Amino acid sequence: MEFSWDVIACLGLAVLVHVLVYIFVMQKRARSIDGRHVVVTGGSSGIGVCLAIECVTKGAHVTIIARDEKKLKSAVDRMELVRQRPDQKLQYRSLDIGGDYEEVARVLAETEATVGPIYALLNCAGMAICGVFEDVSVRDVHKLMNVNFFGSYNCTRHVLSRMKSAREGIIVFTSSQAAMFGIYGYGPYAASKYALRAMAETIAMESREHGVSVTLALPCDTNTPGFEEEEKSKPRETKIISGGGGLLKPEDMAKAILQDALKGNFVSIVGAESWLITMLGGGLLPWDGFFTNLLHALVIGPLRLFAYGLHKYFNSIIRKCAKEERASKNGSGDKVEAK
Ligand SMILES: NC(=O)C1=CN([C@@H]2O[C@H](COP(=O)(O)OP(=O)(O)OC[C@H]3O[C@@H](n4cnc5c(N)ncnc54)[C@H](OP(=O)(O)O)[C@@H]3O)[C@@H](O)[C@H]2O)C=CC1
Ligand SMILES: CCCCCCCCCCCCCCCC(=O)[C@@H](N)CO
Repeated sequence: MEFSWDVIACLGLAVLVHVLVYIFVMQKRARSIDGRHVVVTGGSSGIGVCLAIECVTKGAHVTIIARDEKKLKSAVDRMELVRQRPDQKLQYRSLDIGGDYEEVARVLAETEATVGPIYALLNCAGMAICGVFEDVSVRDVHKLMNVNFFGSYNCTRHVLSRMKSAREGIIVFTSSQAAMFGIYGYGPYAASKYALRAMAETIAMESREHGVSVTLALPCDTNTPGFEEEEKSKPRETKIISGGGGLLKPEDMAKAILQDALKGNFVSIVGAESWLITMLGGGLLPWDGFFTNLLHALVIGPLRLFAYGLHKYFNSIIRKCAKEERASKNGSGDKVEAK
């Protein structure tokens, strides 16, 4: 058979036209939250407060939930600055979402009585405690699971059945890039974020038929008060590996999360590094868009080879840190060369 550049050019052109049509015409329409009740857990700080502010600018009635009243009050003050209408209800509730389910349900029901049924639940409250497996206390592991997993579970448990019977609703789970592959120093934290990913995938499959969409946010390191706090106890290995994913601004991550949630996209990520890690780690994620999936199919083979190199690189970081640790214990303090 003769090799024909014409055929290749035609095929190339056809693919290009399809991609352009997809980008400009077939984009999903974002739903409106104007006048709807949106609840943002963890809405007093970091990504959560940015999410709350975004929702206010879109005309929603916004309830933020966290524990510390002082932080909640100042977050509502920031939300007031972007208020769109005098009748928009902006309020906070102080609540430990990882505590007793009955209490969480009671507070959410009470906000619904005053503001209206919850149209969107943005689960953003969470925390990180880092350290190699045996260095994280049993108590801290329970704390991580309570806030990160049970917190989102409790709130979702309260809203989901009503959303399903209303045949509308939006639920966001804030997981992490650390739920895409195991990373040194993130053990129990990652377990809590993998749990969220598992729950989000399941609920998405169960709820689509009932008009409820689920979005799984997978941020990499994001510059927030929570991030500053976790940096204090983070092993050096974790800092270096995690740092390879870049550092996002909370405003950018929040904008992306809300946009994906309103469009009903399952995955919400920002940045090329996160895209790469999610491609590799999320083989069976219900990723939206035929062309995203086609692209995934085309690049996954070569990427797997890249991942092999990536793990070699991660291991070299860990080896180097261990060597330096040993050297400083030996009292020399100097960096040792490999023998
Ligand atoms: N920043 C990052 O690098 C990344 C963050 N994430 C995730 O994104 C989410 C937001 O993170 P970030 O903005 O950095 O976090 P911040 O620490 O800045 O904010 C966390 C928020 O959650 C609230 N919160 C914590 N525990 C509870 C609780 N038990 N009940 C109710 N509210 C609670 C906090 O308020 P209060 O303490 O007063 O209760 C605060 O409002 C988290 O789930 C985090 O795990 C994921 C990947 C990377
Ligand atoms: C050329 C491409 C190179 C790609 C390198 C990829 C490096 C791995 C990125 C892993 C990022 C994990 C972030 C977890 C953040 C998180 O959850 C914590 N901040 C806790 O809050």
